[in-house]
Amino acid sequence: MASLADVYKDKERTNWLKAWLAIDIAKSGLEHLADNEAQNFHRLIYSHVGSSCTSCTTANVQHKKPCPRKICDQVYQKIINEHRYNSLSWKNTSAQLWQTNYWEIAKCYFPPDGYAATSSIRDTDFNGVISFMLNCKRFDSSMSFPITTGKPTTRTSACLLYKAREIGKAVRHSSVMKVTDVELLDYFTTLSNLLNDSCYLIGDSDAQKAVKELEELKKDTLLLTTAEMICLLEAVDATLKKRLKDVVDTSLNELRDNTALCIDEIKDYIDTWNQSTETSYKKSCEDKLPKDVQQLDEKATTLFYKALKHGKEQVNNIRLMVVGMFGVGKTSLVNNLIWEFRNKTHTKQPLSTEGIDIHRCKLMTDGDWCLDTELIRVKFGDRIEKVVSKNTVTATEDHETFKERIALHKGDEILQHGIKVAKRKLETTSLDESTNEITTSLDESTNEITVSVWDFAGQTLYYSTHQFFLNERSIYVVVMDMTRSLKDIVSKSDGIGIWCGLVDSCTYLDIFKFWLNAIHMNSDYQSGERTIKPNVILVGTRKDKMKGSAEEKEENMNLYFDNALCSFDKHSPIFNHIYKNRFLVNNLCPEDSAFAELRKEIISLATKQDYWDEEYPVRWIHMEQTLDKMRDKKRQIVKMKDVEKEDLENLHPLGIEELTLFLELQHKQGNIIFFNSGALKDFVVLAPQWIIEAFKCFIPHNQKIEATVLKDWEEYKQYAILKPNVLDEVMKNSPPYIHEYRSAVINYMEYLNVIAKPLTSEEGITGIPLDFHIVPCLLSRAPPPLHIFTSPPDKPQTPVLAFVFCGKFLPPSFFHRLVAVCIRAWPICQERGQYCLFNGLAIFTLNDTYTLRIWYMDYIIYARIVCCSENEQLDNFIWLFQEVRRKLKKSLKDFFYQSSSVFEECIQCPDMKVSLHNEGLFIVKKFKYTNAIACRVCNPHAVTRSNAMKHWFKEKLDRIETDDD
Ligand SMILES: Nc1nc2c(ncn2[C@@H]2O[C@H](COP(=O)(O)OP(=O)(O)OP(=O)(O)O)[C@@H](O)[C@H]2O)c(=O)[nH]1
Repeated sequence: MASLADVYKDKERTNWLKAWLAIDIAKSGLEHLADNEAQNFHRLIYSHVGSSCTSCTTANVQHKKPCPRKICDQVYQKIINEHRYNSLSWKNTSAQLWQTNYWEIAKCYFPPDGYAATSSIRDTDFNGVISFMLNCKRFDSSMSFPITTGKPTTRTSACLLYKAREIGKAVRHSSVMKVTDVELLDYFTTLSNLLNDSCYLIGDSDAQKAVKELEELKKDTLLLTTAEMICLLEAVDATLKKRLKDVVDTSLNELRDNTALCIDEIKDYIDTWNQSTETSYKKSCEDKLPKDVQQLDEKATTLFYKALKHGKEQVNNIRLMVVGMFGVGKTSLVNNLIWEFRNKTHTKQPLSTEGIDIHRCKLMTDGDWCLDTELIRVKFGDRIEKVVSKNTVTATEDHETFKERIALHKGDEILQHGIKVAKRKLETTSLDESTNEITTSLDESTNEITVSVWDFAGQTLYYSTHQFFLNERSIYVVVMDMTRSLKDIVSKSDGIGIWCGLVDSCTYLDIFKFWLNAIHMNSDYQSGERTIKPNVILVGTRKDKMKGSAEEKEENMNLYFDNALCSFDKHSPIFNHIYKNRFLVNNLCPEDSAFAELRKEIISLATKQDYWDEEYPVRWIHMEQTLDKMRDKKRQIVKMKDVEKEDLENLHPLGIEELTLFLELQHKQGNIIFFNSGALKDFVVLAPQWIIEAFKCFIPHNQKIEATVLKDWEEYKQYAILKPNVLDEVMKNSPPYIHEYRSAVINYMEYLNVIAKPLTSEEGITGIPLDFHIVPCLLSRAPPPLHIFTSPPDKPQTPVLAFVFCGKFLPPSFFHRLVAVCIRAWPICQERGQYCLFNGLAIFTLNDTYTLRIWYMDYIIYARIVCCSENEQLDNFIWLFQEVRRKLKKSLKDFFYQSSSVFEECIQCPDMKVSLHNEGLFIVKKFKYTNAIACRVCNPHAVTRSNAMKHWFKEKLDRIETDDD
């Protein structure tokens, strides 16, 4: 709210501003009467002339050109008949609009010109309105005094309408822009008297509201909203601008500057106010602002806050990830946790899990979990009911519109249920007998906690896709079979080669470490900014097969896990993830109390996580429900267009921007897969299994292959070359929900770097994508003696660049994905007509003489650039080395959804003749503080900063040396 007194310092100027406002107020008081009369007059005219004509122009009518339908001349005559002085304002009106807009007829009574563009009373100024009333005789019966524009004489006083028009003129055309106190008082009196006229206006609510406002303005108690103030000042400013065009007047100039300044100040004030309320609102939400949202850009967070303002709610969904080796008993454990599966009221596939099975569960009051599908009605009904009861939905809407929109959703059972419950609650203070049924069902789910149980397939074949779904918003149950020794080798039949890369034997301990490392790596705790809260529960199965008493079994289970954990480094951050309580179960005994205890611990652990109680916009409930409904119809992937259509069906559509944000957050939280880029933004993957299914199609198993394709199929199995006819075969053998989305499948696989099209390398056409793909995770050919590739003798070559992964953990899929990135970036090197792509090593052609070699072992990815021409000077291509390094580093970073780095960049001793795995590696960062570091592997010598960095890190080296100077 703002006061007029704040605008100008000069009292008479303030009076002038007040007079200006008084005129506006008076106009608003006359609007109802004038507008009504204009409508009545129009109706009357057309009730006499009958039909209509929109073809005659004002000029035609004015020059008495006969109307072809004999309409307009009659209307014209009627207008003239009602004019007090017969001097109509033809310039302002358009005869063609007379029939459709009554205000066009009213405009005939306005001043001679200046009103052609106005089309209603709202955009007509005081002078226009008052002239209409003065000139049109139809107002005679609305006023208690004779209407005359005559000046007052000794015998007659001036008519109030005339006096009011004179005030308007005096104020708007004042050359000094000042009004004395006496004049102002007189203005108030005249305008109030007019608005209080006993004939009609005294009983008109608009007129009386204006009288009240004039009184407040007079007493200086009228407060304007900032919007009103701006409106007033802008009108003043526009008038001043117009006036300044005609006369150069310094005092006017000054006044205009002052007005403009004042407008700016008010706008600034509004901005600051808005910002401060926004900031304080943001502050009030910040505590509960989901971390995923905090990481978004300014625009997205603002959108999120806006959505929150329409109502928010705490979302407490536990993602429970059950992981472990094939056949350890994960599915059996999940079955024992969920009521329906335990009690066999729901058929569950007894087969080995393929990909991931996800079960959405609801927490019952007794602590048990039951499938959410049966309670979905209650779940959403309850949540919407809460919102409707709190009135947050209706707050921003007019009640009638809200009702209409609800009616549109008659078929929405869940919404109608929620509204019905809400209505009853609103209508009755205490719930009577008839609501028992509802309250009972609501009671069952009073707790808002939901659990999504993810049962991961244990077969290593799937491991390279599982990583997409691991995130820190999960509680993990890592399951180990207590009858298998940690040292036992995992059987090859599990497709172990695919994940092991260069490692040819894999133990149960390796699998255990793989999962814990993967959990840690995908938890964004690497940067060490936040403390890790335990989120992993260790569970041992086959208790019944263990020897000894119950205590001994328990003791052995603890020993087993202690041994497994001891294989990590002493200071490994992995330990912080592990929950102190472990569980030993016999899955064949569903009534074992261990399952209830495990459920309890899972909930308790989840409630301690940072993401617990985070708040989300309530209007996202419906969208969440929409996705669930689509899932329930067994739809695994949907077109974005369909999601948008469904959104529009919702009571509170999110709109495309908010919908995209909603989907991006759902993706971050692992509930769906949605990439807001390229062709992929046209799809939403509702069931993560779909991606795994799509991936699985590319893994050769016992498919039946057409004889015509057999040769290429063999080439695919041996060299991972996926020709179009093999791709057709892969698609043909896939289920309908995969091959019907063929192009989406290919797009996703390319985006996730599972497949990549190689580039041409022939002279003149280098760098054009070929028409087939390579599937790096299928590369099984062992490289011939590794050192020949990594350290070719007598060739100019860069030192070896190494990306050493933290926690000594690198899933092989990372290397495969990096190979895919390189395949897209540079042509693959060929030797005797064969691609130089092996299991764990790949060579690319950078230009005529340089090749890039990348390979990996354990947790280190290596890269080296080699020149085939012996006399070449490496120095000429330093820029190329920088470019390659940046590309490799960026790609590896992009494989994680987290901000912090999970690897360290190192340089291997440049003097090392043959590159040795994990030997002579120097962390590049260390050269920032020292000029040389001793190499303890080669003959004792020092590796200088310059030698270590001049190839791969030239830019960094230059910066450090400049700083040193
Ligand atoms: N004796 C005994 N058998 C068990 C136990 N847990 C699981 N099994 C059996 O082990 C076999 C495999 O169990 P699943 O639950 O399918 O194993 P999984 O880990 O889900 O297997 P994948 O889904 O293929 O990774 C089944 O025949 C189970 O009955 C247990 O605690 N004791």
